[in-house]
Amino acid sequence: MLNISPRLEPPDLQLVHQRIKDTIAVLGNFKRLRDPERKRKDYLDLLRHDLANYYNYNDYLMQKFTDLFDIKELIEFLEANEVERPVTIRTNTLKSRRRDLAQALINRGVNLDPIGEWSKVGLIVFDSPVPIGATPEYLAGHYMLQGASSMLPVMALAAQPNEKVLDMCSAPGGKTTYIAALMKNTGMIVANDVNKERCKALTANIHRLGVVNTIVCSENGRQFPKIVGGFDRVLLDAPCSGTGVISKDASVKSNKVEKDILRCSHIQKELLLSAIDSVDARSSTGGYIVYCTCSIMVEEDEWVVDYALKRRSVKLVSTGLEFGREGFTKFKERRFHPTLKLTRRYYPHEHNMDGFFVAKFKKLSNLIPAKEGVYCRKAKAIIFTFTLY
Ligand SMILES: C[S@@+](CC[C@H](N)C(=O)[O-])C[C@H]1O[C@@H](n2cnc3c(N)ncnc32)[C@H](O)[C@@H]1O
Repeated sequence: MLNISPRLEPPDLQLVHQRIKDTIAVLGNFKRLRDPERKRKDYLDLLRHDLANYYNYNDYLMQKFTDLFDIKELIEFLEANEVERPVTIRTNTLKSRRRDLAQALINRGVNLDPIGEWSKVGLIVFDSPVPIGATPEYLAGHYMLQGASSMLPVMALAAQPNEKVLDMCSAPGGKTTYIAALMKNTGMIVANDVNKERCKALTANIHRLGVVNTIVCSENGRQFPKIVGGFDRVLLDAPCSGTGVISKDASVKSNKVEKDILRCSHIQKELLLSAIDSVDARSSTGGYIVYCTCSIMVEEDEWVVDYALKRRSVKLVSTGLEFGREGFTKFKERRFHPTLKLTRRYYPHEHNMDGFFVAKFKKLSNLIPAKEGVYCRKAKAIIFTFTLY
């Protein structure tokens, strides 16, 4: 039986709630319970409309989620979006060890546990008598407040000590500071974000966490290869519609429409080509690009990755992540490259973390294919001319 939480609701919503349950019951036993005058599509349309009403989504978004999930999973997803995700923190291994940090917080009365087998640095906070963003350990940079899903792309990037890494859309720096910790503060990270205001928070986090291998700059990521290139690895945590983080920002439910998703998709495609062009395919240790979003829309995920596969000399490789659902290789009328199954999708109702998408590319050549099989030019790159902060 599907579990739809009852809400404190005006009478018409009570009615909608009851009708949702009735419609689901009919769809579950269509032959016996249907009104002979009505088709399956009529019931599905009514259900979609009622769900949009009940959970406050616009019709466009509810249709998109209906395309992604069957009814049972759709309700689970909508319900998960009504509940906050657990508070999680990442130990900053530049300053502390998880065991020591956990003990220090336990001494302050914080109730916590390791986040899961998959992470050596994450902790999940069940409750705390002190504000977790203002403890002496926090202020001393021993940890970062960081959503579980936002640790995954950094693990997939797997930057090595002494490499040259670009974090193209980096503010406020949750991922940059994790990359720095994995690189043990060696090599060089260029942490870029087009938004200068957000760069202030990025710089503050870099200082608080004791990161010393990072240069902050504020450029449009689309122009990046013209400014500097030759990176061993690039992380592109792209701006997106936020359909994976509705529990944090409920405004997404009503204000994202088709043009917003397509606008995001367009920018993401441009940024991804730019991220690929910033990497040196001949890097002896790397040559990798990780693309991620906190959106679960196919247009912002598989579609963008498939676009890049057709336009650059790259292939998808395993993210190395232990869990997550395979990306789509086909979706409605769209067909994607079969290797899209190497990408990973994360959902709030399945993984109890923000909705997320992660793809990892290996760059095969610095030449840019003009058309299929014809290579034309190298990505222009080179001189450091950007503004430092
Ligand atoms: C998902 S957030 C990044 C979060 C960050 N990676 C972290 O883990 O803390 C996306 C960022 O992309 C930035 N952005 C948007 N368009 C950009 C562009 N054209 N070039 C560079 N950054 C851009 C936004 O300012 C925003 O900070």
